[in-house]
Amino acid sequence: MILLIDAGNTRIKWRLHGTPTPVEGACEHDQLEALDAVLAETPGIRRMIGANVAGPGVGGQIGTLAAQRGMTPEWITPDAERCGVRNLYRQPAQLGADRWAALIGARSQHPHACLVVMAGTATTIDLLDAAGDFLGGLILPGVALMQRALASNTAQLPLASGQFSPTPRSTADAILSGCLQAQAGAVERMFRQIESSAGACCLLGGGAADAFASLLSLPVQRVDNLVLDGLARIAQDS
Ligand SMILES: Nc1ncnc2c1ncn2[C@@H]1O[C@H](COP(=O)(O)OP(=O)(O)OP(=O)(O)O)[C@@H](O)[C@H]1O
Ligand SMILES: CC(C)(CO)[C@@H](O)C(=O)NCCC(=O)O
Ligand SMILES: [K+]
Repeated sequence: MILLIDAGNTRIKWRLHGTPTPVEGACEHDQLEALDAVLAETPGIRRMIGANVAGPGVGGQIGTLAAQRGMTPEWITPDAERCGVRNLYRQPAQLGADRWAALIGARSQHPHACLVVMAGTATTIDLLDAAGDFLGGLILPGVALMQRALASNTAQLPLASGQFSPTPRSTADAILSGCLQAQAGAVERMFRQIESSAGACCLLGGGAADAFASLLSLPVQRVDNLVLDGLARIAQDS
């Protein structure tokens, strides 16, 4: 059994890989006892493989929990090529480990061109061509971060919960609709670069995905957690 870990900027997600029924969970950075409980209750874990973009503090805390059970987490680092994906970032190691794992997860379930979108704390929109080349991608503030940026840098814009509208007629609706349209617009614009490729589709995941999925006019496949899928694929080969 392998414990796969996606340590993001807001939450840590995990999945036990190799169990008859999948076990998944998530916690905030300051609630790592939930992950510790998984380690305590699952004696059959022989490896821990993770993607950490939350910094060395979080990585170190998970390492400490692992060490108490005699384990060391293996944190993946993006390389130039792995599991059929070629990383065309100018400095391959600069790419976020979560993006790299998600691209590998995407490639292993969709052998055509695809746009890999993860809508979390940040939103990333990554281009994968039919040959498995990661051509490049975008980093945007996530939906919640966009809303917070407006609230904290203006006098008249509150942090309020609006509704999406194509023609917003209140401040709260205008803010939320603006943030969702920005995300959807960026996705649609990036998709144009691969839309003529056979079988091209957008794989969309992350906590904010459902907030703008319905705005997208392109072939979309909702995915649960491509980062964890990719980590499972990486574990097979290493
Ligand atoms: N019910 C909801 N409606 C709309 N958006 C939501 C909802 N719940 C979460 N979100 C959005 O999801 C984002 C968090 O997504 P997710 O849970 O995938 O990421 P995360 O795990 O917090 O991110 P990271 O992987 O970067 O730590 C928030 O920034 C917020 O925009
Ligand atoms: C963009 C995020 C924050 C998304 O989680 C993460 O992948 C990250 O910190 N990336 C490093 C920078 C980069 O991917 O170019
Ligand atoms: K940062």
